[in-house]
Amino acid sequence: MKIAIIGSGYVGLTTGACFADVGHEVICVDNDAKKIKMLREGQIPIYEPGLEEIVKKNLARGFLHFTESIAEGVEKSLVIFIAVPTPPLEDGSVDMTYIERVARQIAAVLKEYRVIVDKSTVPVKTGEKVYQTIKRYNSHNIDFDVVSNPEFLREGVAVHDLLHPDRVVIGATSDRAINIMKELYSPFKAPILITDLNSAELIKHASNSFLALKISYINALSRICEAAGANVQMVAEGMGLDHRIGKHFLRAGIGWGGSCFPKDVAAFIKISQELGYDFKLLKEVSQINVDQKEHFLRKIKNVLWVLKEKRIGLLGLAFKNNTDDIRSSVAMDLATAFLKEGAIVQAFDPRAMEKAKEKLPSIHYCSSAQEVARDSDCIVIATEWEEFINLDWKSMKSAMISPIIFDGRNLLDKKKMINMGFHYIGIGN
Ligand SMILES: NC(=O)C1=CN([C@@H]2O[C@H](COP(=O)(O)OP(=O)(O)OC[C@H]3O[C@@H](n4cnc5c(N)ncnc54)[C@H](O)[C@@H]3O)[C@@H](O)[C@H]2O)C=CC1
Ligand SMILES: O=C(O)[C@H]1O[C@H](OP(=O)(O)OP(=O)(O)OC[C@H]2O[C@@H](n3ccc(=O)[nH]c3=O)[C@H](O)[C@@H]2O)[C@H](O)[C@@H](O)[C@@H]1O
Repeated sequence: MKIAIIGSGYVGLTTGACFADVGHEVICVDNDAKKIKMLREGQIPIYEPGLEEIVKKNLARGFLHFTESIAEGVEKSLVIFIAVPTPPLEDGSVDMTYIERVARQIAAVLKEYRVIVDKSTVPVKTGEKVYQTIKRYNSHNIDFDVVSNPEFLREGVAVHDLLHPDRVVIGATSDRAINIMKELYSPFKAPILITDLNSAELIKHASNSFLALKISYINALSRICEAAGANVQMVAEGMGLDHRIGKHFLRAGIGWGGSCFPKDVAAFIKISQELGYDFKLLKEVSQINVDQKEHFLRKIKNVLWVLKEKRIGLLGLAFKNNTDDIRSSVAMDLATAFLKEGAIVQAFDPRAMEKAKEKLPSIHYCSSAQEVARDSDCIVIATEWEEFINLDWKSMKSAMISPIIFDGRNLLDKKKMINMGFHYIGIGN
C-alpha cells in the first residue's frame, strides 16, 4: 500500500522505515530540508538501534522515499499519517499549531479520496477538529476520512515495538477507512482494536499517564523503603510477580523524563480540567516526580555538603538508555543543578553527548566512562545504560578522590560495591 508520513522525526522516521520493511511503499515528508537531504543519503539524524539498517535497506530497494513536499506525499499515497510535534505550552496544554497547519496543507492539495491518520499524541477531540479543518479548506470537496492511530513505541526499542506491537488502536467510524487501516496493519499480525476517534485519542494519554503513575508509585514507595530500612527492588519484585500488577515499569529511580511522559501527563491534567474533571491523582503523580529528583539532589548534598568546586562524575545524559534523546532528561536536569551550585561536572554518555554539548556546553565531556572517575569527588549514575554495570569499578575507584557512588537507577549491585570499598547510595535500598 502507498503511504505518506508527514513529519520525519522519531515517530515518523521509525514508523515509515518499519512500514517500508513489511512491504509498503512509503514517502516520508519533512519541512526540514537539511533532514531530508541527510535521509536521502542514508544518514540517520537520531540514534535508534536497528533503524539505520532498515532505512538503508528500504532506500536501496525503493520502498522508502524522502521529500519536502506534502503535495507529493498526498498525491502519491492513499494513507497520509500526521506525525508532527505536539509540544507543551507553558500552562501544560498542547501546542496544536503543527497539526492544524498540516491539516490545512493536506486539504489544499487533496485531489482524490485519502485516509488521513493522526499518529501524533493529541488531546481528545482533535480528530474531529482535523476533520472540520480539512473539510473547510478542501475547496474541491473531495471525499476523505480521518483516523486516530496513536503510537506506543518506546525510544531505544522503537524498531522492535513497531514491528511487534502489543496492540494497534484504530479510531475510526468509516468502514472504508477501517478496512484500509486493517489491510495496512495486516503484515504485523498484532491485535487490532477498533474504537471511535475520541476513545483512541484518550487511550494514548491514558496509557502514558498510567505508566508514569506506576513509576511514581514505586518512587514514592522508595521513600518509604528508605525510611523503613527496606529494599524497593525486593518490594517491586514481590509486587510484580502478581500478574494483575506486572513487573514492568516498577524500577525506582530519579523520576521519569523524556519527550513524552512529562508533556503528556501535563496535557492530560489540562485536558481533563477543560472537560470539567480535576485529575488530582495525576497532579500528585507529577509532584512525586519533581520530589524524587529533588530528594536525590538532597541526598548528594547531605554527603558532599557543599557542591561548589566539587568534581562530579556524571554517568549518563540521555533520558533513558539506548537513545541519544535528551529531551526533558532528568540526567540533564541534574547536570544543570550541579553546575548552578558551582560544581565541575565531567560527564559521559555512550550516545547523547553531541546533543548534550549543544545544550550544556559548560560540562566537561569525557571520552569514556573511565575518564569520568578521574579526580572525582563522587560518581552519579543518571541513565540506566547497561554498559555502566560492567565497568572496571576497581580501577574507577582508584581514579577517584573519594569513592562515593550515587546510583540514581539502582543499576549496580549494592553489596558488591560496598565490598569493593565504595560508599554506595542508591534509591530506596
Ligand atoms: N518520540 C516518541 O517516542 C513518541 C512520540 N509520540 C508523539 O509523536 C509526535 C511526534 O513526536 P516526535 O517524532 O518525537 O517529534 P520530532 O520532533 O522528533 O519530529 C517531528 C518532525 O516533524 C517535522 N515537522 C514539523 N512541522 C512539519 C510540517 N508542517 N510539515 C512537515 N514536517 C513537519 C519536524 O521537522 C520534525 O522532523 C508527538 O505528538 C509525540 O508526542 C508518540 C509516541 C512515541
Ligand atoms: O508516547 C511516547 O513517546 C512513549 O512514551 C514512553 O516511551 P519512552 O518515553 O520512549 O520511554 P520509557 O521506556 O517509557 O521511559 C520513560 C521514562 O521513565 C523512566 N522509567 C521507566 C521505567 C521504569 O520502571 N522506571 C523509570 O524511571 C525512564 O528512565 C525514562 O526516563 C512509553 O513507554 C511509550 O509507550 C510511548 O509511546
